[in-house]
Amino acid sequence: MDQKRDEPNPSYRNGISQVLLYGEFTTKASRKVRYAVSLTERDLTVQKITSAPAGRSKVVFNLRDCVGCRAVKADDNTDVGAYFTAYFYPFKKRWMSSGIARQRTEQCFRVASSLDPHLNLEEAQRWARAISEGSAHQRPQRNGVLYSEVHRPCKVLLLLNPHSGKGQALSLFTGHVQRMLHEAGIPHTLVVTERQNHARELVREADLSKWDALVIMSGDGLLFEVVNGLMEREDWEEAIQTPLGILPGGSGNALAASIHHYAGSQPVSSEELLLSCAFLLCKGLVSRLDLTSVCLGSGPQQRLFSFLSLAWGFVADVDIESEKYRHVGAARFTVGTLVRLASLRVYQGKLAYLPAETGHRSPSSGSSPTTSGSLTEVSVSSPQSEASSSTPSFCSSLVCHSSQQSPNTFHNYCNSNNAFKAKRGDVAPTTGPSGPPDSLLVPLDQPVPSNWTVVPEENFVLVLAMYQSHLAEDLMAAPNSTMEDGLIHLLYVKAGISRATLLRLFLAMEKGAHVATNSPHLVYEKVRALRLEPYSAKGTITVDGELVDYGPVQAQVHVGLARLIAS
Ligand SMILES: Nc1ncnc2c1ncn2[C@@H]1O[C@H](COP(=O)(O)OP(=O)(O)OP(=O)(O)O)[C@@H](O)[C@H]1O
Repeated sequence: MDQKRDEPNPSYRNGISQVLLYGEFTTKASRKVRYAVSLTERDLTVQKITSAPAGRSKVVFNLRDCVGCRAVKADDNTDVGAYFTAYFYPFKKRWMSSGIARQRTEQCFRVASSLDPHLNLEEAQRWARAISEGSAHQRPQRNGVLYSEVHRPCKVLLLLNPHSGKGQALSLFTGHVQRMLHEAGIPHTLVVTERQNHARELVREADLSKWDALVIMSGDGLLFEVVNGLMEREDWEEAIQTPLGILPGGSGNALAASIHHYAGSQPVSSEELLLSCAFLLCKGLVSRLDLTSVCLGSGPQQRLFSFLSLAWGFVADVDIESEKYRHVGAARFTVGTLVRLASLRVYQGKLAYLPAETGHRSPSSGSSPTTSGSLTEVSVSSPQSEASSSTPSFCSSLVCHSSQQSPNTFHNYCNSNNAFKAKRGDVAPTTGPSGPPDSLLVPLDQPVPSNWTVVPEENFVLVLAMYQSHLAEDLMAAPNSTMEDGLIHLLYVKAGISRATLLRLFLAMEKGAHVATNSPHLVYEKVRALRLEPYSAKGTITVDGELVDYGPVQAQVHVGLARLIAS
């Protein structure tokens, strides 16, 4: 069941947290110094026991920052003691630079109150269980967001693209993520993708009942494959509810940067962003995620599902052209932007959209509130019945901490033929109609409905539709966007803008301040659906950063259709 947050916590009396466990322990490093350790629903407090008042410093660890706690018996058979270790990832000031980021710290205590090693291990396990359960209840959450939780113990299928970003995803995984998953007691199976569309085929055929979450470690392109693979299944309605997770291993990492931003955290990049997303993954809170269906006019049944963006013009060109600067990582977009600025182009076409204030939210998610205003849905013949509003909800939490399992790595997990043989970035068409009907769209060969706005300009520098906040780690194109706002944040820049002003817009976008620059060339609209008809025969359109067939395109947002592990 989805749970609303902010329920009263019975363990607080008059705002004071009750002590659940208290003990005095030594550490692994020294058996001479003793610590008083107390656990409440909210914190683990550690205080050195000493006669000198100056030495009695108290350190409080918030269980919200804890991913788990493990108990073990001593390695040394002559030691009757047992140990419990709690793993925290609090925000700390960076060394040698400003700002804060999550940093790992562990607290390990030796339990030796008995001469019987079994009793000591039992006591250590009691502490480990209590700390783990406490940390599972203390999660970073945002007001007004509907959550459910990943099944515990959860089985994660982790798909990793070894070529994403600078080609270091596997070493980033083993260096930063694997240990945290072990600390959180999350067993996982790692599949290293072998080629484009490997992940798409795999999730299209997989027995999803074996997995509680599908996590990708790559850029946004691999998640795009997974989303579309799920939507191509006959049981798409159930399949797309599998909680998805993202660990940034690419160069853009837009969705990862967005979920980090939604968590209210200060901007970070690279390994710090990875640590932040891995932390959110371990916490296992599942939110709804809007998907936008994108219909391409270039052929029948060309329908894709997108979680991030649709771009035409400057942004799409930079995305594809900057592929050759991949070796510089996230900086490839900066280099690409400067190169394209030098040869700034005008793109001609027709743009139309359904403004959000006139359209009600599409019915994909039955429990989502509708916005004010009214709109008669455009009825179109649909190959599939309306998406059910009684989609099964996730089970509520069963907090349990599983033991470590080493990940099984399957390089040949799916050996099906590469049906698409697409070059990097080309998106294979869907195999057939699936997904909810696009009730706001009419066929591309018909004029847009009368309640749509047709943009009078036909000369553009860029058109960018965003459904998450970030376009890249350091580009906050739609700062007001949330995971399930049922909105497409449409930005377009009209021709006539100078290079210097366009550069200023992109620099301001780093902090999401581009709209506030009030440039007369930049237009920002919240919409529910849009249509774009380029006049040129050749060009670049990207969906979630992936190249799609060029030509007329239209799109409609479906509220909360997917599930994402975030905060
Ligand atoms: N093993 C593989 N070999 C080649 N291509 C792959 C493989 N696995 C996935 N792909 C494809 O590589 C493309 C790029 O993947 P992805 O977007 O995840 O990484 P990226 O481009 O480095 O990241 P970003 O989009 O953040 O720049 C996608 O089209 C994906 O389908």
